[in-house]
Amino acid sequence: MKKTMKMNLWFLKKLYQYDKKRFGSMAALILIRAIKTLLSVITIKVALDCIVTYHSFWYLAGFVAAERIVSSLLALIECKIDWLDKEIQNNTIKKQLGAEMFRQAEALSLERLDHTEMYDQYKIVLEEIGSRSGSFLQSTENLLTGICNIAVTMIFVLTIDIRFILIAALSAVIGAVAGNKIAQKEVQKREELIRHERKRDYIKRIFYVPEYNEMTRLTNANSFLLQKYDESVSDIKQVLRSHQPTIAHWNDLNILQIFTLNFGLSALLMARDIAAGTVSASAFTSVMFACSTMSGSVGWVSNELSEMKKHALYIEKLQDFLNKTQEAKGTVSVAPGMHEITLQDVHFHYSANVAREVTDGISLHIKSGEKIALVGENGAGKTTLIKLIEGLYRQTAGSILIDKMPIETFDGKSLRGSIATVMQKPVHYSFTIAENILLREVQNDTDRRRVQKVLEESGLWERVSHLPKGMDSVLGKEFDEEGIELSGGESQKLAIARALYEDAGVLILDEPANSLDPIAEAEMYERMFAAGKDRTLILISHRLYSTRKADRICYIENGKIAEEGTHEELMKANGKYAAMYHLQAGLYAQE
Ligand SMILES: Nc1ncnc2c1ncn2[C@@H]1O[C@H](COP(=O)(O)OP(=O)(O)OP(=O)(O)O)[C@@H](O)[C@H]1O
Repeated sequence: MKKTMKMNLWFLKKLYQYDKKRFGSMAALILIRAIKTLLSVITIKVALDCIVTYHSFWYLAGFVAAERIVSSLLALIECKIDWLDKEIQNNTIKKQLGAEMFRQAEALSLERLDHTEMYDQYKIVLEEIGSRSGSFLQSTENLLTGICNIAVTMIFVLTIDIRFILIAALSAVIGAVAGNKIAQKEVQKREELIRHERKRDYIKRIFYVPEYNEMTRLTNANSFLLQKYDESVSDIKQVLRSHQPTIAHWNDLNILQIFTLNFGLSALLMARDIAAGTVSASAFTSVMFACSTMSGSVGWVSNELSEMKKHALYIEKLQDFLNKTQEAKGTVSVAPGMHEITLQDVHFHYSANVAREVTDGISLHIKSGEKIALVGENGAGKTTLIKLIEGLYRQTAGSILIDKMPIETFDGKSLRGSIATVMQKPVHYSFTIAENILLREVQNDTDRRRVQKVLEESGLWERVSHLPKGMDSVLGKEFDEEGIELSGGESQKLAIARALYEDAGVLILDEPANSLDPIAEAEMYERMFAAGKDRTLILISHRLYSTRKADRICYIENGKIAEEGTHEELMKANGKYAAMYHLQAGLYAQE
């Protein structure tokens, strides 16, 4: 209970900082509803008193008219706050909370997000808490409204008979116990469901994401996927079956006790008093009405208490997520221009596989403006080395220096801004081509000229300039009927254009020719070496013919640099590089 309170108060404080006005609205709504409840109970009593004691018609009419005017005014204000202000304020809060969560997610290392448990937490936090801020505030509002209604009706009943207060209090305690049990079960259920739901949603996604869509048809994977979908749905049903009956039983018990205790017992006591002539008909009716209002409020409060407990468990996850220690952040900005990169005995293993050193003591000095190629077999650790240089992962031992300064001292944003990367599998957004390059909206003609320039350099301008909407064409058909689909090679060229636009001092190309035909590949390397003229260039490629031009080539094997030198030196050494080169040359010759 203490923990629930602590979590809920922590969240309330956080939301209060996001938008104080929402709390003003809440207070106004609670007050209006309490006044309305009090008015309705008093009106019944006054009306019945008038009938019984034969007060004048005008007295009653005046009272009812005044009550109706006040109630109508209150209802109008309530409506405006409830249906307009609240929605807007909830959205402000949601936006701010979402922004804080995204900032935190961004600040956490990729390494931490690589774990399934962390993914589950991340999903709960992003999906649930985002929408939960609204429902949490609603629960708080309902809870406080319920408590105020109970207080108001209690004060009214107290003026007539104290016994009903005791009955209501007993009912509230039982309601709180039931609510607590329901909340515990609900949260347990949710936690067990999350993994199965994630799997089900993943399979659903496979059915509609275009890249998968084509592959599943081609490989006839539909029945296999449907089987997996059925499995996850069965798992979900299994979890529901194991928790739902207990939840339903506690719920039934709660409803039953509210009606028998709070309403039934009070009615019995009142009936006895009427028979004994110790209570008036008007007191009976108004107390019964007050008790019924109180019953409703007790039910409401116990429901909301259980909701608050559920909220608290999610809030705990959010707090845990937001409190996760962020990577120690550097503050130094990387200077503009080309950079030298030094790796000193760099070791690294992914935490998912501690036993395997993916980078096993690599030392390498890349001079400012040098063009270097990393080659080697699949899984040798080339991409991982790049990720370390980009600061996406932290080396487990050794050091990485950029311009002689440890990588950790640099501000992450500035570091990534000075290294432009074309990834092995480029990812684009369903926005326009220009926006995909600028990563913001086009603002003026200078933007357009710069976009055109990098599209020309990457070799995609020819295609883009012939599109009806040119660089304003949207990628994909998800949001635009006329959206365009890029081929694999075109998609890679777009990624290259984006990297060139960044104008960073270091350009990293991780197999940029993956989807290009041989002619396009040769052209692309020409362009890249030209574009990289004023940049430090790191190139990963399996096609050794293309990387011959590099100033230096490192042959990586099992996380170590096995051979290093120019193409000519390595060929002369006649080692593994030379063997691989001859093998590829032979294959090309055969073709
Ligand atoms: N996020 C990750 N978590 C755990 N292991 C990983 C992760 N990413 C890569 N690995 C493993 O690290 C090893 C090196 O992968 P890396 O992608 O660096 O190789 P590579 O030399 O670039 O291979 P390729 O030429 O096939 O692209 C592989 O065995 C891979 O399975």
